[in-house]
Formats: sequence, structure tokens, C-alpha cells
Amino acid sequence: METPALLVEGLTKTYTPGARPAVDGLSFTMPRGETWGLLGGNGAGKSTTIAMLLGLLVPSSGRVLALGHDMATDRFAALARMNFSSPYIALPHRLTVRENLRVYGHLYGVPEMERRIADLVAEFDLGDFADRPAGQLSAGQKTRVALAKALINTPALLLLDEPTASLDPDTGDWVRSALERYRAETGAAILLASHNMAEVERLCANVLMLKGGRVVDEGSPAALLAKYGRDDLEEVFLDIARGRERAEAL
Ligand SMILES: Nc1ncnc2c1ncn2[C@@H]1O[C@H](COP(=O)(O)OP(=O)(O)OP(=O)(O)O)[C@@H](O)[C@H]1O
Repeated sequence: METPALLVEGLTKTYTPGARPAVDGLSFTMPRGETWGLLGGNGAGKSTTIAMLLGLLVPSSGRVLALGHDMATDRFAALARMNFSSPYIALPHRLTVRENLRVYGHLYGVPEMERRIADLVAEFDLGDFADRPAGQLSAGQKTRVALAKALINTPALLLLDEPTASLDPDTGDWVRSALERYRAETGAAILLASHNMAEVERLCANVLMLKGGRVVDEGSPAALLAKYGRDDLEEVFLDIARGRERAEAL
């Protein structure tokens, strides 16, 4: 059987000794071919989780198998087939968009790289500013470039931290369609941290609700709506964020 996209066991991160962990015993198994959402209020532990899944941050305890590879011992085998985008990581700003994509294409050893770049420039509508320095772009334009960069190596596992945060509604909508198409065409798994409930409802097969670094609930958007007796995920999120138990919510 194919290994899951992510197998996470007891993942914990304590930044300050003696303080409460930022991520506290997180365990889940995410299959390939699905998009999952990581939801939670500010400080819930989403970015810390993603940084550990990528091997950028060493966990205090627990383990991550990404595409079957242990991130503690066999990280590079996994990273070649993973990618990510985060609003907190800037692209080299003096390089043009196209140069940026070439740099990352080389890093990942992308075959037929110019064709791959041309496809991504078309897919994310980067043509108008492909030859401008990345540092001169608007936040929304940078986000689209970051997503193109995240797909350069056709990853089997894609981790996205707030992928559409700076996009206007129309652009956000077609970026979501592009992600959905990518998943459907390649069978990739996508884990996205988001504050956008409509986005999560539209894209995600399963949602992990984080609070204080722990999963406080999980399920498909439809199952969570039914469980909390709500019409949209925003209301479910508020119920959980404000600590209302299910019984009180009903
Ligand atoms: N480098 C750090 N050193 C110490 N504490 C940190 C560090 N980074 C994050 N934290 C703390 O860890 C907790 C989780 O933060 P994290 O950034 O993972 O949350 P988040 O869910 O991504 O939040 P947001 O929605 O605000 O981006 C917070 O209490 C935060 O203050």
C-alpha cells in the first residue's frame, strides 16, 4: 500500500523550557490525493506545525514521516518531493520572477525547466511581471509567484501557510481553482493553514482544528457543520475558539 503523505506522531514543540508547548502531542495521518486544512486562532500552533513538517524547526519530541521518509533522519529524500509557500519567507527580491523560478528549478533539478516555468507563468498569470524584480511586486503578485515557486518541482506533498491571504476575492478564487486542479491532476496531498473558512470549506476533505497546540476537533467540513449544528465553518470555528463544548453549541 502507498505510504501516507504525512504520518505525524506525538509532535511537540516547546520554545521556552518550562513554558506551555506551542504544539502539544499532535498526531494525524494524511493520505495522498487530499487537501487538508489546519485551522486555529492566532498562536494556535499552525506555523510551528508547518515548520516542523518541513524540517525547518526541530521538534522537542514526536516524529514526522513525510511521503514515507522520517524527517529526522531522511529529510532530503522527502524534501525533493515536497514544497511550500509561506507569506513569511521572501523570494530573493533583486531577481526577476523568471530568475527566481529558475533558481528554485535548479535547486530541485526540474527536468525541462523552461517548459515548466512557461506553464507556471501561464497558470498563475505572471506574464505581465515575469521580467520584473520580485521585490517590486505587490503583495498579491508576490503570493502568485510564491505559489508558482511552490509547484516548480511538481511536489507530491504541498504545505501552504495562508496561501490566499493577500489576494483579492477574484484572484483568491482562481488560485483556489488552480490548487484544486493541481491536486486532481497529480494526486498530490496539500495541507493548508488558513484563516479563510470559505476556502477551507471549498478545498478541504478534512480539517484539523488546533487550539493551544492541540487538535480539539477534526472532520470533514460537512461533518463539523453537522456536529456543531452550524451553517458555516466560521461559526464552528468561533464555537471552538471560544471553548464552547458541542453540547452547548447545539
Ligand atoms: N520563535 C518563537 N519563539 C518563542 N515562541 C514562539 C516562536 N514562534 C512562535 N512562538 C509561540 O508559539 C505559539 C504558536 O505560534 P504559531 O506561530 O505556530 O501560531 P499560528 O497558529 O501560526 O498563529 P497565527 O495565526 O497568528 O499565524 C504562540 O504562542 C507563539 O507566541
